[in-house]
Amino acid sequence: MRPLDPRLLRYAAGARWFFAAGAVLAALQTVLTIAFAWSLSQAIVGVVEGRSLAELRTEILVFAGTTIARLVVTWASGSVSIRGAARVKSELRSRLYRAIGRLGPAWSAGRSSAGLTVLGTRGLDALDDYFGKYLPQLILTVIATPVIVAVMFWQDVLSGVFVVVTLPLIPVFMVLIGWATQSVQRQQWDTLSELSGNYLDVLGGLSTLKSFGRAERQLTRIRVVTERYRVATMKVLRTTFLSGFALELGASLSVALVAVGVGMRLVAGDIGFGPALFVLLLAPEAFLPLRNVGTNFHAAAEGVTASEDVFAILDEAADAADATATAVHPGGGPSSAATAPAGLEFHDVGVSYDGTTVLSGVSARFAPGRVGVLTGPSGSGKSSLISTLLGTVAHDGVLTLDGSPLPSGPGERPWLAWSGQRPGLISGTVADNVSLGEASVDPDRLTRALALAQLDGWDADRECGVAGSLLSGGQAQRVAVARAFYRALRPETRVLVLDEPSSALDHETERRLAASITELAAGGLVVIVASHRRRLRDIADVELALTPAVAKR
Ligand SMILES: Nc1ncnc2c1ncn2[C@@H]1O[C@H](COP(=O)(O)OP(=O)(O)OP(=O)(O)O)[C@@H](O)[C@H]1O
Repeated sequence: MRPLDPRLLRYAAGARWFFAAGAVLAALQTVLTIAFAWSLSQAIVGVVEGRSLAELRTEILVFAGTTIARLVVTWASGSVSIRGAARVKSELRSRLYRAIGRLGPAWSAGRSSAGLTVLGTRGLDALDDYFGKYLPQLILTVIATPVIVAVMFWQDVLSGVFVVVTLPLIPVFMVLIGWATQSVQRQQWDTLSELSGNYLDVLGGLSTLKSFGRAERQLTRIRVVTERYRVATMKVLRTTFLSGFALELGASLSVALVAVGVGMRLVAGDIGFGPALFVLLLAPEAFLPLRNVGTNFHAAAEGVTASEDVFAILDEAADAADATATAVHPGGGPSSAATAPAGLEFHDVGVSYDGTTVLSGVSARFAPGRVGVLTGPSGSGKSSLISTLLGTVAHDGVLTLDGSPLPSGPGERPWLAWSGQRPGLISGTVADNVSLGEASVDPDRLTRALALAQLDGWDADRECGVAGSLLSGGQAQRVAVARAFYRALRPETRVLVLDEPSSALDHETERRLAASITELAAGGLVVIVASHRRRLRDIADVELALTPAVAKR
């Protein structure tokens, strides 16, 4: 773990504010520490020399003032840390979620959703200790330690030399401890991610496991990973305690060496009582911030490990955005926008998954106001062709809308409305599901979309349950289709794509849905429906038949 990852400053503006405020407070703290040690040593020397309280008024006032000011600065520093952590966490969290959105469903399909959830929640929460305990001490080390050591040199060169010689022992200990910690901390974090992934899998498949009488077996799997997590956590704790002990011992011995040296020279009369006491009071303060950096290193490590994973995702999203920006050439493409016929065109489109080609050389045009139907046996690539429109798969060839090339990566597609083979419902009402992604519900559009999806008369406040668990298969499918219709009814939508919209419907409902699709197309939309069903093929103005691996018009 690096003491400070520069990406933190790049990705979280809150961190810059935190460092600026932390540096001011650390400078104040340094001045107050020196003033405190000076006033205390002068007051004690004065008492020993038999001066009256009235004569020592300045020293006592400075001592009282610095004590109160140190309390205030400590409070302010705590407050800055908490606010800094909250700001940075919130910034990183929103950047993380935006990056996941930008990377798109194809990217997240290859990741454990539980792992991503733990990263965005508990992982980033662990940054509290990084900001609350570790970074303030790191800033203080950079600012206070050199100043205090310089003051010690000025007061007593030999004590200064002692500190300069022994101080590097602490960073050496820390580097050694850092090496030992890095792998155990990573192991603990990886096991936690695996545990959450396993747990989610088991919960998701619990009803299936129960019906096959296999639920109990999963207990063993969870137990094994939990045990691995316990062992990894105990390893981290052992390293934490041992390294804390080593650092305390190193720092205490170093201060003791300074004290013994000063004491012997005081007895021999080589140093005055005043400077000796001042140097003795300052010595622990020179070591303290560095020692605290070491002991808080472990508390901070989990947050830092998690933030490294967050930065990796943010970097990946930035690279993907660059790639998309270079891949899109507005106005270029196979046919220029001025001369191109209106509509959606696929030019020599191909899709491969891990080197296996599932589509190649697909060229077709879908005109506005017409219904295009994609047909072909299961696995022939209908959904894959639709995914090229959604930007969720990499593809060869070019897609154009009214002659302008469409972006191929993830990103916003205001011109597109889509419903997939799986309803993908969220926990909430019918209105929440249908208007998903929009800040407010347009009641007229909602009523029209529900009617077109054969849900007329439905209460928009009806609860759908988790993943549509309170609805029948056909009802959930119609809510998902209503979502696409709701979006298709916006003026900016140009293309409506429905992947198997009627697979769970009875014949009569399917017939009425087919009429709705024709009605929407008549409004000027490009409509593409992937379906095996005869009733939907019957409404096709154009049919694109795909065959496995090789596609043809
Ligand atoms: N993410 C993926 N990774 C690897 N292979 C995939 C992926 N998605 C689809 N495939 C493969 O691509 C081929 C085409 O799948 P696709 O889902 O596009 O077919 P389809 O025509 O829509 O099928 P269906 O009618 O059953 O929905 C299949 O052989 C499938 O196994």
